[in-house]
Order: sequence, then C-alpha cells, then structure tokens
Amino acid sequence: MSGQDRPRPVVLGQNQYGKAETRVVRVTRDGEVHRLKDLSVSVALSGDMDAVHLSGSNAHVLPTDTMKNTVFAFAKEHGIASAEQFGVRLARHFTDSQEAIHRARIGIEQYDWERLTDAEGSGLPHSFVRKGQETRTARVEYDGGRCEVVSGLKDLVVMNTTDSEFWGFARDRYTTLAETRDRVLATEVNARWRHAWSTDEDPLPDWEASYGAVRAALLEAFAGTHSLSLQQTLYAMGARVLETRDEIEEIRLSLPNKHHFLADLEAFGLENANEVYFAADRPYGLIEATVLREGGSPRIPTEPTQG
Ligand SMILES: O=c1[nH]c(=O)c2[nH]c(=O)[nH]c2[nH]1
Repeated sequence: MSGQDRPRPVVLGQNQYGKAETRVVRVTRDGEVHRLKDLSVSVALSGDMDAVHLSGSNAHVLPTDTMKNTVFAFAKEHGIASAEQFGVRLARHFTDSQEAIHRARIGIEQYDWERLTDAEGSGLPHSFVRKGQETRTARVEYDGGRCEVVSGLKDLVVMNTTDSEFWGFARDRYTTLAETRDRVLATEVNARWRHAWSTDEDPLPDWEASYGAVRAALLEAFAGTHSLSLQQTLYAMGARVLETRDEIEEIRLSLPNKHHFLADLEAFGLENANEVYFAADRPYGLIEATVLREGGSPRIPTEPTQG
C-alpha cells in the first residue's frame, strides 16, 4: 500500500450460476417403436445476485437443484423436439418466472443414437448404437426480450486423401516444410452457427431440418473443394452454409489440421508414392475463422465457453 493508508474498495464483478451438465435421456414410445434424445444440459443464470455474494441472503437464488429438476420435468411435460427448442423453452422459463433473473444461457450437447438393424437390414424398434464421435451443440441466450440461438457440432472427423495442396507459403530461416501438390487433408470440424431467428414474431425455424442441412453443406464443401490451404477450405465451408441457408447469419469454424506426414521408407529401399502416412496427433495447426453476411456483426464468441 505504497503512499496510501486505505486499501482500494473491492467490488463484485460479472457473475452467473447454474447447474452444469445435467444428463437427460428422453425416450418417446410410439407403441413398439421407440425414439430417444440424449442431452447434456448446462444452465447459467445471472441477474440481481449482489445479496447472495455480499450478505449471504439467498432470497433471489433459485437453487441449482431446481434447475436440474426443471430439465427433467420439461423433458417429460414438453418432450425434446430439438436441442434448440428445448433450450429456448428453458431459457424463457427461468428468465420470465424469476424476477431476479435477467439473463439465461442454456448450453446443450446432444449425443445421437442410431437405430440398430436386424440381419435383413430392417430397423429394430428399441435398440440403438451411439453414433460415432460427433456431438451436436446448441446454445440459447435470453435476456427477457430476444433469444439468440447458436447451433453447432463438434468432433466431426473428415479426410480427403487427395485434392489438397500447400505451397507458395512465406519462408524464413526456420522454415523447413516442403511444398506439396498432393497431400492428405484431415480435420475435426468444430462449428457454431447463429440463427437469424430471435423472437416469436419471426417464423420459427425447423431446427432439425436446419441442422441436417448445415451439416450436409459443411461436408459437401469439404469434399468438393480442391484445397490450396485449410484456410481456403474453411472459408468454402462457411460460405456454403451462408449461401444455401437463409436462416443462418454467421458461422464460426475451428479446424485443427490433423497432419498426415509421409512415412520415410527410403531406409528400407521402399518408394512411398503417397501411400503410407504417419498420422501425428500433436502439435497440430489450428485454423479458425468466422464467416458472416456483409454488414453483419459477429456475435459468436471466439472462445467457446462452458455451456
Ligand atoms: O493448410 C495449411 N495451412 C497452414 O497455414 C499451414 N501451415 C503448415 O505448416 N501447414 C499448413 N497447411
């Protein structure tokens, strides 16, 4: 405390609280045939919460246990038509029913299950297998007025075994990378996209159809782009989504470059004509960008936050 006898006052800054990662599985029984939705739901609420931090009064604090209960009760009462719709319902519920809550953020991860088939290839009524690694995400923010819905997916691993080049790059004294006109391009797609929809005055999107179409557009652009860099492929993927889906305003992609290096077989007198690769897991290049409509403002955070 140089030159001052009194310490500077301390104040409470940004705060939020909620129940993270409530795992809810909703089975819908259509007679013999069942369907299921498997979610991890994280609720974060903020508002008039000075007292609980500063004086210990819990009068404004809806318990996080209640939030967990609400997730299960809503799954029963309303079903889970889509992660987005479920998130909007929860966000509105907490903000509109609790005077002290001014903002709700609902983060959802969705794990997809595929119906198992019998020996003839017909779908079994109530047996499923978890679908690959890919996880669907949704994030809803509601401030009592407008909703902001960001859908997404992560851990969708894709590879092109040709149609990828990387050359003509900047060099300095530490550059050793060889130019290539034919390499493997592999990445794990992590994408988040923001919907134009924000109030009930706008037509409600078909969240499920929209998700499927965005996923397909991303994969088509990845497969169909002759790549001169992962950056170029990233832009092509984002642009394809915005060009084909009017309901999307902005998309942010985070693409690790899952390097595949040609294995050196010369020591064994073997030629390696782009056939044998060493799949390195780290370090990896990390290519990230937002693609948005001209004049629009980017609103998807550059760092994903929990929930
Ligand atoms: O597509 C790529 N972009 C880069 O920026 C880069 N840097 C690198 O070493 N390899 C690659 N590949």
